[in-house]
Amino acid sequence: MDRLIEAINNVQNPSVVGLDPTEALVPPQVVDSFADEVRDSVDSPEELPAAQLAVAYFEFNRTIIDAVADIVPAVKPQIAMYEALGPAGVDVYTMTCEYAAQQGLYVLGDVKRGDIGSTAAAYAHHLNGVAAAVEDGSAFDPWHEDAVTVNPYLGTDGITPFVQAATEADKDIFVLVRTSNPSSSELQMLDLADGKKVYEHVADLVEGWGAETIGEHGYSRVGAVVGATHPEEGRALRARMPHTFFLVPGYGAQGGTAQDVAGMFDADGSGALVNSSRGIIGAWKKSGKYSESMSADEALDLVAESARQAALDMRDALRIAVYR
Ligand SMILES: O=c1ccn([C@@H]2O[C@H](COP(=O)(O)O)[C@@H](O)[C@H]2O)c(=O)[nH]1
Repeated sequence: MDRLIEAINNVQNPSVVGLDPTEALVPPQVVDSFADEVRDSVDSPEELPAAQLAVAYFEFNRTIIDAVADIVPAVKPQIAMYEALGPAGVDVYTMTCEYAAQQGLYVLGDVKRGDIGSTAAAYAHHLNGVAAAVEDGSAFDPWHEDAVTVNPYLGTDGITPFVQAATEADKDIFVLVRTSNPSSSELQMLDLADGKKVYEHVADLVEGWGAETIGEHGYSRVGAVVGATHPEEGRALRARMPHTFFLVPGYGAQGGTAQDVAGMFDADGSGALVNSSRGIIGAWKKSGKYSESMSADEALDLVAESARQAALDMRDALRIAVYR
């Protein structure tokens, strides 16, 4: 986590922009502008809509990355949005990660993997790449992620391969502990026989999984996902997990505020990274400046201007609440 913490410190901004494009979040004239270019590149007409959306997503993402790269430390592409388009979408996911990394951003792949040990080891190649037959022995890294999210439901053998791969590649993982969604309590708030809640037990496991990997800033490679929509539990988890860095989704579109997440930071104003996806990439829709008559370039300019303003507003709100 040292690289992430230093990136946050450099811009004095503990927030991450979620790159979760959907058809509804990309201005239609941007999608339309790729029709001719894509028509010539597909093998069959059925591939056209997904291929066209995929190139539009990349242009949209690049616009947002360029607009925020100097004010945020990280981006979090959500792989589901890209997988929805098939192989063309997955290509755009990796291209987005690579482009963001080239701009100096920490790239957190929200892939939420988890499986039995042998399969987890295959998923963990998101982090340590594919062994390449090159003389220096370095791995080919097709994903360009600095960290991935992981589901802990399968227990220790589903997590260990990710910790090993992260250690090997100097990368990180974030394990789901207390998720932001409305139904999360159905499982996570259940009482265990020893008096703990399920999510508290997972929290204790996460501290243990990271114990051998604590960096210079006192946090391990094994982070936790803690929803902004659970301020009380987030505050308690901060005390319970002193060596675990938090990824905090749920800000903005899901209702979480800067005040809600303040207790998830440590006494030095570190220890957490707050995500907003729709609140930033969809800010152009709420700007009141959009018109269907805009050209694709004008619409992308509005996307950039609105995303930057939303990211600045989030940064400033977090600075007031956290760095007091
Ligand atoms: O508990 C969780 C875990 C992950 N997420 C992901 O974060 C973003 C949130 O998007 P918004 O548009 O800012 O609501 C999305 O990719 C989720 O899959 C989460 O929300 N909660």
